[in-house]
Amino acid sequence: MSGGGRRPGGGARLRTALIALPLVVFAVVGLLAPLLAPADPTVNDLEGGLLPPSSEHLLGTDQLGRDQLSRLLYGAQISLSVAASVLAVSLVVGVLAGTAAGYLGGWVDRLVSRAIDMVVSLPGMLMALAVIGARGPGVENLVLALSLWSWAPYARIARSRVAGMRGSPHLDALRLLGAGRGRIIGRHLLPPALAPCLVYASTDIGVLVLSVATLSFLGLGVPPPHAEWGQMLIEGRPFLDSAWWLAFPPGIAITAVVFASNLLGERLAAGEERPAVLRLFLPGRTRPAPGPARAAGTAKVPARPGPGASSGAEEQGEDDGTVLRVRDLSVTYPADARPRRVVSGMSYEVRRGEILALVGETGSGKTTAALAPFSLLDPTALVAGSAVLGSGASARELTGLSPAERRRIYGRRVGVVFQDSGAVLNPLRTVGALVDEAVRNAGRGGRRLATRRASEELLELAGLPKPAFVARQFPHQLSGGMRQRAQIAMALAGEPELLIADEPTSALDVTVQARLLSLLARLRDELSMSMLIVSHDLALVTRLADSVAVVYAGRIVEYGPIATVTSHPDHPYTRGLLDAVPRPGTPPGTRFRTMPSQSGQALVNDTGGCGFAPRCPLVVTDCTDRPTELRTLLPSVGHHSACLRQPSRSATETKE
Ligand SMILES: Nc1ncnc2c1ncn2[C@@H]1O[C@H](COP(=O)(O)OP(=O)(O)OP(=O)(O)O)[C@@H](O)[C@H]1O
Repeated sequence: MSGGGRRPGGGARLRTALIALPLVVFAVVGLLAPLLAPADPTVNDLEGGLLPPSSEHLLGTDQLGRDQLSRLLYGAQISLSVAASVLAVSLVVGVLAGTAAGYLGGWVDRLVSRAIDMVVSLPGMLMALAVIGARGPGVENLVLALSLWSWAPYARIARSRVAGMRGSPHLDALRLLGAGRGRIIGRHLLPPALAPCLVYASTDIGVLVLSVATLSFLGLGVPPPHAEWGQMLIEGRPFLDSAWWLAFPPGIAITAVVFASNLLGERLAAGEERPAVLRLFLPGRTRPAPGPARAAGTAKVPARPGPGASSGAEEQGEDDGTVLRVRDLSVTYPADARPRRVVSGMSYEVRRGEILALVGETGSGKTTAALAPFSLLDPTALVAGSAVLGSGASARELTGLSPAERRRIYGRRVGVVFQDSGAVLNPLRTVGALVDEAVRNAGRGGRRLATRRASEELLELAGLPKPAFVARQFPHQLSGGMRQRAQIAMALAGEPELLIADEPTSALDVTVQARLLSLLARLRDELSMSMLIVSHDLALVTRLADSVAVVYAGRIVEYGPIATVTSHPDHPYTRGLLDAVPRPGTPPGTRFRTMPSQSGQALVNDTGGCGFAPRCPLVVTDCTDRPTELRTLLPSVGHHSACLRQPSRSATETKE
């Protein structure tokens, strides 16, 4: 496990506390003003007017004989409570509007952004003057006038924070865990949006105290006889030479609060105390009773008819053991010149208890092919084809489902594990809170303790030692391997039939990789779970997968049982992948070969020829002229290849 996160040391905390001291002191004395003030700040005593500071009146009296210390204390109450009310309104309105705009996009975003632009382009004080001019002075109108312009910066900060997170893997993972919009916004977007807003608020409080004082100074704020610092300043101005104790104390109070707020804001913005601020917005609570753990079972992978082939059971709507059946999947991204087709006519299927690996070089389209059926691509992607989850009575076509229908399926029937666990796990929540949420999304949540017990069982199932301890850790406090296990625990919460793992081990070192592969194999065996693994490493998936689909430039070029494909590779691209990496049994001194030219990022070759032809050592004219389709090499095991040359023909039972 990696070391804990950086926490501010005692010295840094002390400096922050000292900086915030004037704010805290005035907030406390303002709250306690009725107890601390020696006199009523509004009661006149004309005989005792303009008395200098003495033991009876520590800050003297004003021209109406009112005790200045009492007025200063009540003034703190009024100034800070007006500023706090404006802050509260601005934070709530700004953060909600900004978060909704950032997450929902489209017309909501345009509307909120125009409103923000309009408000920030107008001078705030003029707007406040206009509102108070129309409605008259008073505390409520002051709060309204100041809130009308001070919400906009919060909305802008929240919007940009949330818009930056909208496409992040941890939101994709949550959607696949069945989390609804409300939960995603409330639990995962509001806290990170709120944190920078709070930092901004620490500076803003000084601005607001100054604005309240300015408006009162102009006679437009808190009306007399209330004691307010700006009001005290204007009343003391004519006596600056003769009675300094009238204007100086409120002036010093305003200056101290404004300085403290600015310095505190700078300090928080520099990140000195950020974790402490964020910790205010951590974990969550409750709901319905937990379900039983899935019964363990032993997986058996049935023989496959092959990609694109239709089983009789499928046609008759019977359960033929297929967990995911994808047919003729194509994905196109719009582009300026012409649309980019990145996946073309792919068909694959995953049987109960089977692990199918989609393997290919970077950019070949394997992730797109795995995530497209689950609507996890960029919203601009145009997806065609069919993807059916389950078979028989439980079969559901995934394309065209509404978000609500998708949530019902994804939280429970499909789990997902992404490569970058650092990006997937919300850094603001403990591992336990994240798994709790997955348990609740899966409909297995109960009272808080019961949910946490279910989460700890899942963490243990995912091979994490001391699950209760791990549950209290934040993602950054775990090693990469432990984070992947935590992701797996979350994915298992819904006892899914199918686990999708996108490069689950690529960011890990080899020993951790090996342990995770054993974990996945154990889960497949114990839970009869099917898996769709995306990887660029054919040698690695050989240790885990039952079947493999080799993907090149958006098409499957070879498909079949992993043992057959790796022992008798047919397609020159598969051979190239195997020749490029060491495999068990490779004799010492063997030279590994690399494939010439660029990786398989080429777009789908729409002319119908083989996309690998420009790099292929066996290329003939037909390869670029004739359409390449998967042909069956070994029907008994379902070995298919798209190579026209079929170099392994002599070694296999060939059938076209
Ligand atoms: N939002 C997008 N807009 C346009 N093209 C995209 C988009 N997302 C992916 N692509 C393109 O689709 C192709 C396939 O990408 P994909 O991520 O599926 O590849 P991959 O084989 O999984 O690679 P990697 O292992 O690097 O993730 C790539 O050429 C990529 O540039």
